[in-house]
Amino acid sequence: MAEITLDEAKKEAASLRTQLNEWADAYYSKDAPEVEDNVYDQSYNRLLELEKEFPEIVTPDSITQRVGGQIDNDFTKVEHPIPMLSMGDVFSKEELKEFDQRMQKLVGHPVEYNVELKIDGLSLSLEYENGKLVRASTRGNGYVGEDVTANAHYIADIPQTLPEPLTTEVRGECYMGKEAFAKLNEEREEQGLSVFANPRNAAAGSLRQLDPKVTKKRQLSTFIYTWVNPPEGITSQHQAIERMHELGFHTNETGRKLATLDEIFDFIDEYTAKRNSLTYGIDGIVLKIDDLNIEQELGNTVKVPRWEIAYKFPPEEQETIVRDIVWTV
Ligand SMILES: NC(=O)c1cc2c(=O)c3cc(F)ccc3oc2nc1N
Repeated sequence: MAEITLDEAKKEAASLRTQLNEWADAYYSKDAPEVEDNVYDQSYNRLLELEKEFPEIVTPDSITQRVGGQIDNDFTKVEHPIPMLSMGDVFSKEELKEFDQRMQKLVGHPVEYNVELKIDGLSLSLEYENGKLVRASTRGNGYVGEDVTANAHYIADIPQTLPEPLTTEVRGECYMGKEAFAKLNEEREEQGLSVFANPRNAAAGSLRQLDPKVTKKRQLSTFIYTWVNPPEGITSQHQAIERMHELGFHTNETGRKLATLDEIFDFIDEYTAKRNSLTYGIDGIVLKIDDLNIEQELGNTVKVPRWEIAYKFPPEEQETIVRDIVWTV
C-alpha cells in the first residue's frame, strides 16, 4: 500500500464506507445495482486494505464488519468456499491483444480460448447432492451469498434432479429474457408499480425475492457456464459446457473454441451486430483459457481470475450516439 498517514486513511475509509453503503443499499434493498460487481469489489477490498493497515480506523458500523460484508438482509447466508469472483474488464480490442500476450507469456505458448457471450444477469450457484438440487445461492460479495433455493425451484430451465447421482456445483447467470422483461414492466405499469430499469435489475429483483411465489410468476432463465468441480476427464471449458448441457443444464450454444485473435475479433464483430436481435441481454464477450488445467495453474488474483477477461461493449444508447455526434462533427 502506498504510504499514507493515519489521517488520510481515516478520510479515505470514511468516504469509501459512505459510497459502499449507498451501493449496497441500492443492490440489496432496491435491486437496482448502481455499479458492476467488480467496481464494488475494488472499493470494498480497498476499505479492507485500509482497515488492515490501520486497525484503529475500523468502526463497528463499517460495512466490512457486517455478516457477509454486506447490508444484512433477510436471506439465509451461504458461504462460497470457492469464491464467486467477478471478472476483469477490457473495453478495446487492443487491450484484448495485451491480455492474450500476457497469457502467452504466463503460459509460455499460444493458448486456445473458449469465447462466450457475456450474459447480462446475476451470478447463481447451484449445488447438487446425489443428483438432487439442494441449494441455490447468489454471489453476494463473492465469499458470502444469499440462499435462494426456494426460488430456484420455480426457474423452469434449472434441472431439479440430474440424470446421474452427482454431488457437484455449477454456476451460471440468472437472467430475464427481453420479452419477459417487457411483459413484466407492462403489468407493473398497469398496476401503478415502479418499473425495472433493465432486464438485469428485473432478474435480480425476481430472483432475490423472499416470497418464492413472486419468483414463480416471473419468467427467469439461466445460462450455466462454470463447473466448479468437474468430474475426471473434463479438461476443457468447452467440453465442460457440452457435458453440462448433456446433464440437462441450460447452456449457451454460441460458445466457440478459438485460437487466434482474428477469429476472436470476428466473433466480437458478429455478436456486436447480432446483439439487438438476441432474445436476452448481453453486455460483452468473455474469453476463457479453454484448458482447465492451465486455469487451475494460473489461479485468481484477490478479485478476478487471471485466465479470463470480459470484453465490454460500449453502452448501447448514449455511447453510440455520442460517438456518432463526434464523428459527424
Ligand atoms: N455473464 C456471463 O455470461 C459470464 C460470467 C462469468 C463470470 O462471472 C465468471 C466469474 C468467475 F470467477 C469465473 C468464471 C466466470 O465465467 C463467466 N462466464 C460467463 N459467460
